[in-house]
Amino acid sequence: MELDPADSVVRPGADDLERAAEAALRPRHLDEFVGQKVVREQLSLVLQAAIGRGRAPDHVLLSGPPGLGKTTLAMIIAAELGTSLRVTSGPAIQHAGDLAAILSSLEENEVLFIDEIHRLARPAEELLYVAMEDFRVDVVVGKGAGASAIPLALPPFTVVGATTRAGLLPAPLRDRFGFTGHLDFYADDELERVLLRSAGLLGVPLAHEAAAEIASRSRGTPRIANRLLRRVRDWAQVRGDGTLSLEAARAALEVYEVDRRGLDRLDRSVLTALCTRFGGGPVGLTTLAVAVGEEPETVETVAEPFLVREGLIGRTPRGRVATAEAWTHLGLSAPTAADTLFG
Ligand SMILES: Nc1ncnc2c1ncn2[C@@H]1O[C@H](COP(=O)(O)OP(=O)(O)OP(=O)(O)O)[C@@H](O)[C@H]1O
Ligand SMILES: [Mg+2]
Repeated sequence: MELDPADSVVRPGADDLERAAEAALRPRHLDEFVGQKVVREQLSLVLQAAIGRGRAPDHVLLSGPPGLGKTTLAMIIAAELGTSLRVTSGPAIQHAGDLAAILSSLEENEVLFIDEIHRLARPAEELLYVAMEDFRVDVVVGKGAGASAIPLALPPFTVVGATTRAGLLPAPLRDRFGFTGHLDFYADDELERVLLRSAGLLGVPLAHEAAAEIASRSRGTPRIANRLLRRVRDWAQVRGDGTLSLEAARAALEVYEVDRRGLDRLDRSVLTALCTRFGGGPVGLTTLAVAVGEEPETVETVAEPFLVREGLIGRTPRGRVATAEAWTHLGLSAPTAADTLFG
């Protein structure tokens, strides 16, 4: 069977269909938002202070890997402020004029959510600096030598920017955010709470042990947890009695080839090749990719980040190496000379 890495149930990204399914599970208020204690407390202060002053709060930047709740928090911010949310994204804005049109139609105290803000084109970015700082947009009328810029004052509003790559944001843009919240991977007990809450909303009975089992395979990511929950629900409905028991969770996740640490087939085949065909490495990325029949880019961007994060693979100047944990995870024993290989 062909391995389509993008199709795996444990990838952090989501397509439009999935985003639609997710909408129902989004927490609407800050106190329903599980985990991220630090960001939650900081944000809550920013929002309460702004509400107290009757003013739009500072611009907020949310950064962190996919599926950790950036969009959810943006919606929560608007809801907490009792204002509406306007949504756009870096890639959706082709020309500075597109952004000017959005900005000039904003109402007082509205929240403008710009997803993937690191992908804004330079001219739009420059327009945004001015809008964020001076609440003004320069509308260009006419063309060529006869063109002139007419300054248009904007009502106070709040930009909430989201990015998976905070490092790619130019400093002048970053500096215009009064508050930056960095979202981090969730602990298993937090994901358990996400799952129990979601199960409640979906109206399915989820056993605590099943929630714990799903959580431990969800890679610290609520999106993945919710997705696995839906797959377990399918299994329970079709092959079980509808209850999401520990057995149902295990059986369903076996069907989807998600192992007890959240590795999928591609992850395991990379790890297995590294250990069994290359004695644990070091081996170059290209060689490793050929061994699993994938493009080097797929191995590097799809499988490797999680394997490295989990401490199963190390990256060295001479190539990829399997850690002791990798051998243990695969149920293999490391070769006796392995210590020298790791050096
Ligand atoms: N703290 C949380 N509590 C409960 N559910 C959460 C939490 N964070 C995220 N979720 C759920 O996970 C799903 C994905 O969250 P969201 O869309 O906000 O992620 P994101 O960071 O915007 O991802 P992307 O970078 O792909 O846009 C949503 O269904 C949301 O309900
Ligand atoms: Mg998002």
